[in-house]
Amino acid sequence: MADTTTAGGASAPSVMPIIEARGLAKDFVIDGVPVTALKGVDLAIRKGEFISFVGPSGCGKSTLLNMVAGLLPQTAGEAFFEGRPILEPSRQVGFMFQSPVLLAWRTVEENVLMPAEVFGIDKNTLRDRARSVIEAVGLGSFRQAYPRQLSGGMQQRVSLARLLTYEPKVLLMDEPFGALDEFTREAMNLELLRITQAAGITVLFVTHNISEAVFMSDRVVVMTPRPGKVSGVVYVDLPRPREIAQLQDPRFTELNFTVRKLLGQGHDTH
Ligand SMILES: Nc1ncnc2c1ncn2[C@@H]1O[C@H](COP(=O)(O)OP(=O)(O)OP(=O)(O)O)[C@@H](O)[C@H]1O
Repeated sequence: MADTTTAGGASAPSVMPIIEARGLAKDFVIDGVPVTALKGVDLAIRKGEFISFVGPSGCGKSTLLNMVAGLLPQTAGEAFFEGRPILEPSRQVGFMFQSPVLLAWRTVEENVLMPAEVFGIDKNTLRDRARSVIEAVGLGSFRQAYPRQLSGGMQQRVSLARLLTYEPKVLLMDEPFGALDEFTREAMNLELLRITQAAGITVLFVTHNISEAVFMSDRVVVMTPRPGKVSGVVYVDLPRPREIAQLQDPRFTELNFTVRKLLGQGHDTH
């Protein structure tokens, strides 16, 4: 079997990484007791890469994403976007949560245009782009619908359209389709790949699902139980564009097993 794993940090690419973490760490204080959520994470992610993070519950995946989003200050180390320290949220780094977070009293189009108000952009300059993105995520005929008239999967499409309208370079996705049924989730994943690969968007994707991580990614970062560290990185050498038929590829099964083994090793050591 080809060597697909590296221990420790995700190795540095030759060009400047779009996202980089150096010794990133986070301690919380819970009931007066310090808890180390994340410890010494090193990462270097290239533009256009699709990276998944898998690890046991509580290993700090969301914490890591929140720090990269500029939503949470780190305790030690540093995170960089295009070589500059990340100090606050930026329009270029979009964050997608597990639940859609839509305003019930606004239409799909108005929800998609809502961040314009926050960014101080004239909505009318974005309306055409918003409409074409809404079309691209398959909601062309629901532009004037309200969230309550949409299914969970459709609401997540609205969230995705809302992010894509502002042309982010990086998407941070924390189990974005975790609440959806398997069939819808698979369709959403394929659509996400199609859209982000075509636009060259870099994706950092948190999931609990090993085969989803392998199917989507260029690299799967496996984390140890808390305090979360990188226990290994699996390189996914399946050709792109990814297709459902690849789920039957023996190489796909092999890579799933490699990730599973790394996860198991993490458990053994703690
Ligand atoms: N705001 C917070 N205040 C205090 N502790 C926190 C906070 N956010 C996270 N933690 C703690 O940090 C650790 C990591 O949490 P985090 O949500 O990042 O893990 P996770 O890997 O995303 O978990 P899951 O897979 O269950 O979503 C946990 O022990 C959690 O209790």
